[in-house]
Amino acid sequence: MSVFPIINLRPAVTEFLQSVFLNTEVLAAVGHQEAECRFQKLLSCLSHPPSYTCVRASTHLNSLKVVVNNCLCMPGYVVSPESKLSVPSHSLRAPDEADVEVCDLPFSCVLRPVKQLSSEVVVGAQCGSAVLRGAHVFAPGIIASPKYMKAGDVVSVFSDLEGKCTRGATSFQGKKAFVGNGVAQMDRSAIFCADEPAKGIGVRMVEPLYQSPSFDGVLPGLAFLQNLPSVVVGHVLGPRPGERILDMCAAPGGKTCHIAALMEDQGEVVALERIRNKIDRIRQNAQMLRLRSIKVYCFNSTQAVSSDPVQESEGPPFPPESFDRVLLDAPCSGLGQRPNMGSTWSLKEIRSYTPLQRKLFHAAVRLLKRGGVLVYSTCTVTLAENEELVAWALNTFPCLTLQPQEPHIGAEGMLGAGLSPEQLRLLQRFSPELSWDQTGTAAPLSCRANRDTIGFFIAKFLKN
Ligand SMILES: C[S@@+](CC[C@H](N)C(=O)[O-])C[C@H]1O[C@@H](n2cnc3c(N)ncnc32)[C@H](O)[C@@H]1O
Repeated sequence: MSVFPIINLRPAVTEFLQSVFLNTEVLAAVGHQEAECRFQKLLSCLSHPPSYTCVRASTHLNSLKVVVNNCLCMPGYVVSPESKLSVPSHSLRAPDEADVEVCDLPFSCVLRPVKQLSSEVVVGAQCGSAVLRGAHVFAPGIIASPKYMKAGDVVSVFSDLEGKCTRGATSFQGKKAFVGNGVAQMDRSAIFCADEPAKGIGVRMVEPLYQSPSFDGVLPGLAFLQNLPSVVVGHVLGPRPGERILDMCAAPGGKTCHIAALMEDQGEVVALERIRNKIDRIRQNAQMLRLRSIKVYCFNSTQAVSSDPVQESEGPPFPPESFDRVLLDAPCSGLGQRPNMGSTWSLKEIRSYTPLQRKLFHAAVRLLKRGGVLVYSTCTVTLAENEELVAWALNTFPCLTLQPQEPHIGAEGMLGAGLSPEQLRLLQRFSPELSWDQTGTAAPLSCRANRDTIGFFIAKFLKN
């Protein structure tokens, strides 16, 4: 059900995305009306959160049964019998095929009726999207509040969709979306008139419009909050115990930890991340999940290939052909992320990722051993960062061939990059717009949870 207006993007970005979704190959295949309909659905579904919350069971520490039972007993969350039933069908197999390795418990993100109040706090679109994912409002996200707001006041929170509200305003009549009610934790003066910028929770959400289960700090060591396509990436990479794996863009380390867990913590997972203050998060996650095979380095992965082909060192740069498998979960324009009520990014910023992705890809291919597997993934929906990158890679590196993916629960690749039907079938694109607004569908919950995801893309290559 649509509650919010479509995602608010700059006109040039909307036009660009429209040209992607209505490209000549798509038009020839499905016609103008269907292509336009899919594009409009994309814009709608991006501003809404997925209806299901996915957690990955930490089966290297506990049996799946223990994890599932603990999850189902989480206080405050009622998991319907239907969800319980969906666990086996929603599961993926371990490399040895003996047991279920990971399960996704589709905790629903429930839309509920919440009455709007006369006291309004306005927050930025990014902050509004975080509230829809279960966060409180942090003080820096507040743009406007009632003139006499005091700590303890009950207020309605609105997201400023176009970034037009003036900081410090006492009211706002522009385009805004209601995201729920909360209790102010500080006076207005502490937010806008203090010497130091305000920190901490500004509004504690008590009645969010979407109630989503919070797994932050809950069930550590048992369940790891990770969206479904990201869980699929680890399995598609298919790491085995004893291998040496490179995760080129690792923070916050969700996929790094999954890879190490799939390897039963035997072997080596090298995690590189360019931004220093994100490194601790990878280490914390590895520690929480008791994974010792992960080695974390702050490093620019475009420079991760050593110019000295024989020099062996523990950390980067590495000699060519150092790794059995490489994951390139690339920095991207992030246009598949949900919920996203609005973005002020320019078209130039959106387009700036492709050159970086190609540079990283060059390094990935060089660092991979012959016979090794390279998985490329993004959380965006553009052709340039997905199917066109694949077409470029196949032209640039004749040693690479596309491989089938297991599991393959998303759609195939999108038309428009000149790839053949066989090549498109080997790609995996999670396209929530294809099933958006199919309310009242009779499909089992596990199928709906598989489709109602963020927008995501996965390609798997073998280096011959
Ligand atoms: C999509 S996120 C990775 C998410 C991560 N794989 C996970 O599952 O938790 C991309 C990451 O790549 C990092 N990054 C961007 N450019 C990089 C580079 N040149 N070298 C290494 N890391 C880079 C970003 O800082 C960001 O943390």
